Parts: sequence; structure tokens; C-alpha cells
Amino acid sequence: MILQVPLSTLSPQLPNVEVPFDIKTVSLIYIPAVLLTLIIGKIIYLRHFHPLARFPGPFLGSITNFYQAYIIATGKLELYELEWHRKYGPVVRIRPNYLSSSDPRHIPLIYHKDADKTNFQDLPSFGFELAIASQRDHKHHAFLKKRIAPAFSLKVVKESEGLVDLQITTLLKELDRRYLSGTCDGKNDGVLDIAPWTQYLAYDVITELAFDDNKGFLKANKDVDGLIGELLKALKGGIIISAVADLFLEIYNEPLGIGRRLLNTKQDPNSGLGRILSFAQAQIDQRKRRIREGKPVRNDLVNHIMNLRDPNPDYDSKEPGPLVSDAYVRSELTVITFAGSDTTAANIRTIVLEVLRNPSIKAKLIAEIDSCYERGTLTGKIASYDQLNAKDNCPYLYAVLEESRRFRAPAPIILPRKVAAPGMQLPIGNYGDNVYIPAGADIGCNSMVTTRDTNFYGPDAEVFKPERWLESLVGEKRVIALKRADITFGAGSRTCLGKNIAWMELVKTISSLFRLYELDLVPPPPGEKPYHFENYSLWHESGIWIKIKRRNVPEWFELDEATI
Ligand code: HEM
Repeated sequence: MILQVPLSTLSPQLPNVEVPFDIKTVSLIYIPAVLLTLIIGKIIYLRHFHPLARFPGPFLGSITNFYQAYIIATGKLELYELEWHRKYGPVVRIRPNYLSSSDPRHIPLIYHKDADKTNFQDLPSFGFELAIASQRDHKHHAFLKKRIAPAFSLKVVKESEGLVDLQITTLLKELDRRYLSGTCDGKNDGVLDIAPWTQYLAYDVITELAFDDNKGFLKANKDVDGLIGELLKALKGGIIISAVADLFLEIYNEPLGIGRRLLNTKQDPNSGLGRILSFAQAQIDQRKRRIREGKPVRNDLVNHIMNLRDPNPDYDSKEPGPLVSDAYVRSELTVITFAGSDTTAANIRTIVLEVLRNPSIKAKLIAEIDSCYERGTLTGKIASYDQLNAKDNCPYLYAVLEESRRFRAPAPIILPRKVAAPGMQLPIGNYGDNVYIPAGADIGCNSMVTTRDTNFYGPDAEVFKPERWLESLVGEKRVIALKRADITFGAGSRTCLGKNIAWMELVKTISSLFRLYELDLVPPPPGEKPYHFENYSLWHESGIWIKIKRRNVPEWFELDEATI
């Protein structure tokens, strides 16, 4: 088809122009030309007129979110971010509307109590939009946090201490049975990859606490039902998609519902996340049945969450509102499972790996634990939380724990916040200068980056050094400053709810492991792979090959007697 464009009607001097208008020309020339113009226009806008245009950063990051999706997919996110900050300075534009800060001074300014989250967390495919961790709005989040926080209080956590002890006992006995005594598979050389065992422990603890029914990963010495692998796979996909959340959410929310079907967001009960959601629902049903039948139920995390109440719809009524929905309980329990297991497992791995890599640190840690046992300030095969927490009882153990999170944050990503009106000023350099961050921008810090700031941590920021946390060496003021700059458990009003649980599991596991076993790093056995790690917002790690040997300590009598 030929279109006659009568330019002569505009001016008699102009000829009529014939414009080809067939399908082929339209699809090969006009549509690409329009798209190219739109793309070039968008790039010009993003590079020169966007509110963040003046911030430095990687070119591709400034024009498309897909670049960040690609970077996350490499599994080396923190290395790219460190490199960008070395090249471009403390505030870097890593996506069109997203800044990364490497300066620990910015942490309290970005993560203040009224900061809203971004759409990073609310990808609907996960099916847990209702959970506290997914709430963007700080006011709604504050309401939910006040309501749920008592379920995570130290008092409630300590009531679960026996359950945590049982899982740690299982770990210690299984290691002995499988790798030393020769009673299982005849293996007695003490050589093992500790990486999967840290996951089995953390998942058994969390599923025991959150579902009242652990999966028995430790006893089976395997990822039962592929739950851990499936969950990590789902989170890996989720974190890559999160970089293009705007686009994802637009497709998902398009009014015809085609996007929802295309993205297949219905939970598949055979997928990792789907399995946990079904597991959670089964637990809720079982609890309700027991209550109906008048049978006793455990006063634990599940019980606390199931007994929360929504506000009474009759605003003036003094009556308590209805119990929270099953969907809400399911969401919280699911989030707790992934928020609390691989983080804690990664933390245990870092401690084992770094302590064993540094013989002088290992010697100091063991000397402190042994001296506590000799003085009787720690007792039993697994010391009690109160003993481990008593002030000044185990300062070096605590310093090792703090340094392990600084050195290798268990959640090695930026957890972004939305800058509210009228924007904010962030200090830059050492001469009182500020940089203005406009409202509407997303901004955040990756702990794997802020902890490498040599201005704040000194020239040895890259070194694993528990001594930097010892009050007796660096003074109280410095330790307070270090704690203020610590975002490994989150910051502001969003600080980790499971901190007490994680802390209890960590001090108990590390103190008993190093008391009962002599641990050493060894090369991978023939045919086995060496240490490998990738960052998909949680560490995917394998190949921490160690050799264990029983230490000659009396607590073994107790452990040998223990039943699991
Ligand atoms: C070493 C272990 C852990 C680390 C490093 C860790 C880290 C974090 C971080 C960084 C956040 C903030 C998320 C954000 O700002 O979006 C967070 C929040 C959270 N964590 Fe943990 N976590 C750990 C263990 C646990 C455990 C054991 C549980 C549960 C039993 C848990 C439950 C939660 C929950 C429910 C939130 C949401 C809090 C809120 O939105 O107010 N975490 N955690």
C-alpha cells in the first residue's frame, strides 16, 4: 500500500510525497524507528534530566534495571558493588532510580525509623505479601511490629532453649557417629564438608521453632524433600527478578489478569516455597484441631502468631478484634523459615572457616572456652544461654561472633529504602560537605561494602579481626560506634526480629563445637570440590572441608549418654 501525503496542500511549491505503508515496511522500518526514538529519548532523559542524573555510576546501571538483574545473576554482586564504589566514590547510581552508599555514616540517616521500604520486597509471586518483612509503609509496619514483637522476646526465646539444645546435640552426635566412630558407613577419618551440616542444623532449629515439627535434616544427613535446595532456588530467582520489580509488578497487576497467569504465581505445592506454605498450613490446621479437641498446645512462636488479633472493624468497640487469618500466619511462618535459616547457617560457616583459617584466633577462642569450663562459668555439653550471655564471661567468643557478621554479612545485599520528601542531605568527605538525595529515590547500603570502608574500620578493614570488638582493647566508645554502623541484622525499625533466636543458636553451637571437637581445615578429598561461594542475597556455599577429632573433655560423657 502507498500512502499519498499531499504536502502541496500546505504549500503549492511542495510536491506530493508517496510514503510506502505496507506491513513489511511498517514492521521493519517504522516500528523499529519509533521504538529506537523512544529508547534514545528515555536514555537522554535518564542520563541528563532524571533527578539522579548527576550521580556517578556504571553507564548500563543508569539506563536500565536489567543491568542489575544481570549483576545479581553472576552471584558476585558484592564484588561489583565494591568495585563501583572504589571507582565512583561513596554514593553511586547503580540503577536508574537507585543509589548505593558505602559510607557507614549514612546508615542511621538512610535507615531511620520513618523510612519506607521500596517495591523490592513485595513481589507477589512469593505469596507472603502479608508478612511484616514485606510491608513498605513504615506506619503499617510499626503496627505489625508492635503486635508481633512479643513472640520473639527473649523470654519466649528462652522458653525454646531446650529445643535448640536438642538440635545442637543431634548435630554433635551425628558428626561423631558418621565421621569418627565408624558406626555409620564405616567412616572414621573425621573428614567432612561442614557446609551442608550448618544448613541442616539451622533448618531443623527453625522448622522446630516455627512449625513445631522439624524435618529431621540432621538425622537424615540430607536435604529432606529437597526443601533447602528448592527454597534457595526460589529465592535466587526472586532476587534476580527483584531488580526489575517495577516491570514485574506492572505485568503482574495488569487489569486483564493475563500477567498473573503468564507469571504463574500460583503457589506450586511441589516447589520449595509452595512446600513450606503447605507445611505451614498443615501446622495451623493441626493446632486448630488440637484446640478444638481441648488438647494442650505448645506455647511457642506459632502459638503467639496464631493468637494475634486484627483491629476490631467496629472502631468504637472495646472488644478484641478477630484472630489473624490463616494466610497471615502462613506468610509469617514462611518468611521466618527463609529469613532465619540460611542467614544463621551462613554465619556459622563464616565463624568456622575464618577461625580455622587463623590459628591464633582459634587458640584464643578455645583457651577462653576452656577457661570458662575450668572456672565453672560454662557447664554441660551445651552451655546455657544465661551462662553464655553473662557479662564478661566470654568476651572473645562474642567478638568472634560480631566480627564474623562484619566480615561476611549473612544477608549480603542492599535492603533499600525510599527517600521521603523533601529529600535528604548525606555527609561526603571530611570537610563538612553534603550531597542532596532527592525524594523518590531508592537508596541503601550493602554491609559487604560499608564494612570495607577504611576510613571507619581502618586499613585492616579486609582482615578478619575479632580484637576490633574487644572493649578491653578499643574502649567502650569505639564498640558503640561499631555497633551503630552494623546493619547485618538490619537497621532502624526493621531490625531483625529473630536476633535473639539467631544469637542463642550461634553462641551455643560455636561454644560446644569448639569445646568438644578439635577442628582443622583440610584439602578436599579426591573427587570432591573445593570451597565455593556465590551471593544470591544469601550465600550459596559448599566445600568447607574439615577434619574433626574428639577433644579429651568431660562433657563427652554427657554427650555420649544423650538421646536424640
Ligand atoms: C544471623 C542470623 C540472621 C541475620 C544476619 C538476619 C538478618 C536480618 C536482616 C538484615 C533483616 C532486615 C531486613 C530488611 O531490612 O528488610 C532481618 C529481618 C527479619 N528477620 Fe532476621 N536475620 C537472622 C536471623 C533470623 C532468625 C533466626 C529469624 C526468625 C526466627 C529472623 C526473622 C526475621 C524477621 C521476621 C525479620 C523482619 C523484621 C521486620 O520487618 O521488622 N531472622 N533479619
